[in-house]
Amino acid sequence: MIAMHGVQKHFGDLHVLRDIELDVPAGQVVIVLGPSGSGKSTLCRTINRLEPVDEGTIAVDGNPLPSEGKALAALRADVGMVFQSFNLFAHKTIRENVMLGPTKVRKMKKEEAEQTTQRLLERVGIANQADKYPAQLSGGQQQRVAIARALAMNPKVMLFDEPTSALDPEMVNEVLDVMTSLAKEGMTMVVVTHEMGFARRAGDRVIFMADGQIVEDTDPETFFTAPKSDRAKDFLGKILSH
Ligand SMILES: Nc1ncnc2c1ncn2[C@@H]1O[C@H](COP(=O)(O)OP(=O)(O)OP(=O)(O)O)[C@@H](O)[C@H]1O
Repeated sequence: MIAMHGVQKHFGDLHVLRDIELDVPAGQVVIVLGPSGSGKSTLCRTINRLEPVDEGTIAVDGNPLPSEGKALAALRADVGMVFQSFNLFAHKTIRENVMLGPTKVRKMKKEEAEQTTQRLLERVGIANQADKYPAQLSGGQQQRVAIARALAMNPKVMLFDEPTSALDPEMVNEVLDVMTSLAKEGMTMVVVTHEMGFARRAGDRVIFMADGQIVEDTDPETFFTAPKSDRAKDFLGKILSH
């Protein structure tokens, strides 16, 4: 579903992605771990061309990444993304935020768009807040709306970049529960997270990055119980002692 080959990316002198090779089959949940600055966000952002790459190829569902125009818009619709900050439109209601994809991008008729929106709001447990504005919702609720809005584009892949990092601890699980159910339903997901319990429970695969490279690529159980590299051991030692 996602195929990255020989991907290189620099920010000035900083070599932020080094020769990335990553094939993600449909339905797989890939957890991306690594120390701060190792390139996790950049990796995620290159998958839907929020960041252009210097070298290499990236394809989603067999389609090579276009660089601009309508083809890029179509590909972005295939790849939903949820960020640490919720990025909802403040002056639109929750329902209007979610309905943008069905009406503007998928060009559905009003009734069908409304039904799709309602179904997604119910799916993330937020239908009873549909006529409120984002600022009237808690962070956890807003992030669930952001997930519904991304799903409203009917994506083939969902990218999550630290989706719970900005949330109060008591709201983290309500967002992780939605992500867990998506994973169980077979969505292809790439998730940058510091939530190790979720990584272990919901991940099919762990990619550990350091200095822009994929240093380990294994299943969660192996990664958490028997990491191979010193970098991964050091990372786990620090994160699990918190
Ligand atoms: N737009 C940019 N311009 C210049 N440097 C950047 C830019 N975006 C990221 N970087 C740098 O690239 C490196 C990798 O950043 P990235 O955000 O991908 O790391 P990360 O592993 O996601 O880190 P964190 O866990 O702290 O979010 C960092 O050194 C960062 O400062």
